[in-house]
Amino acid sequence: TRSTRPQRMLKAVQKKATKGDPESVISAIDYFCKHSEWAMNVGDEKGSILDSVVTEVNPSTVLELGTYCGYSTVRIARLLSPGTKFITLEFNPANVTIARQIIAYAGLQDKVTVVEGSSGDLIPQMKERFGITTFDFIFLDHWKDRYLPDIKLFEECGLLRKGSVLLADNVICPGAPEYLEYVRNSPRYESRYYPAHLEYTKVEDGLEKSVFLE
Ligand SMILES: O=C(NCCNC(=O)c1cc(-c2ccc(F)cc2)cc(O)c1O)c1cc(O)ncn1
Ligand SMILES: [Mg+2]
Repeated sequence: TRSTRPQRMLKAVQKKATKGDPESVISAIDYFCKHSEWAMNVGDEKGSILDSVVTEVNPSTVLELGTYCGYSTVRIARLLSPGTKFITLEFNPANVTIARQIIAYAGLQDKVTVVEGSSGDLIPQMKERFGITTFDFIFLDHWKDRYLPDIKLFEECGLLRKGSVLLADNVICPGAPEYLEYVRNSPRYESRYYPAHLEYTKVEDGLEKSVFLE
């Protein structure tokens, strides 16, 4: 049967990238998406903004929602200090399999734990299952209609501390209007919009960075 796009992406990484070299894995995926098949990775333009926020925060605990094929997982993991706890959640088991192979090809398998399941089920388990008290940095890139319920879940589960940074992809395209309204109007967050474009296109999109205040 016909291969899937994530499988073809993995093949492109194995063909073009250098094992153990995260930069070459990132470049191979961007090349694949620009010249072969579009895919919903955060991409190079928004990826550079992600890099700068991760570097600025220099987090000790990181959570990513929506691993997909592991592109942003590799972008984040390559910047983390040794000993950082990094967890990424993915709903789709086929994507988990591909992401683990792409992350391992980059040599970053010891820096991140890929967990299969839905964010709504897994977020309340973070403390007991992974020994997390609070997250310093959270990257939201999963189902856009889960952004708002999940940020409320973070608050309810006591997973945010003063200064926790949340960075949300796709707040314009496909869009997360209820999430934007919430973080921009809540007195508990300081929010800033980073304009960019939908990965590998000229369509308007951007990232919203929100800092938890108490
Ligand atoms: O995480 C799950 N899906 C990917 C979420 N991400 C996206 O949907 C996404 C979509 C787009 C996008 C933009 C324009 C367009 F025309 C088509 C797609 C871009 C992005 O940058 C994304 O991040 C998921 C799956 C599932 O079955 N159950 C639970 N979660
Ligand atoms: Mg995205």
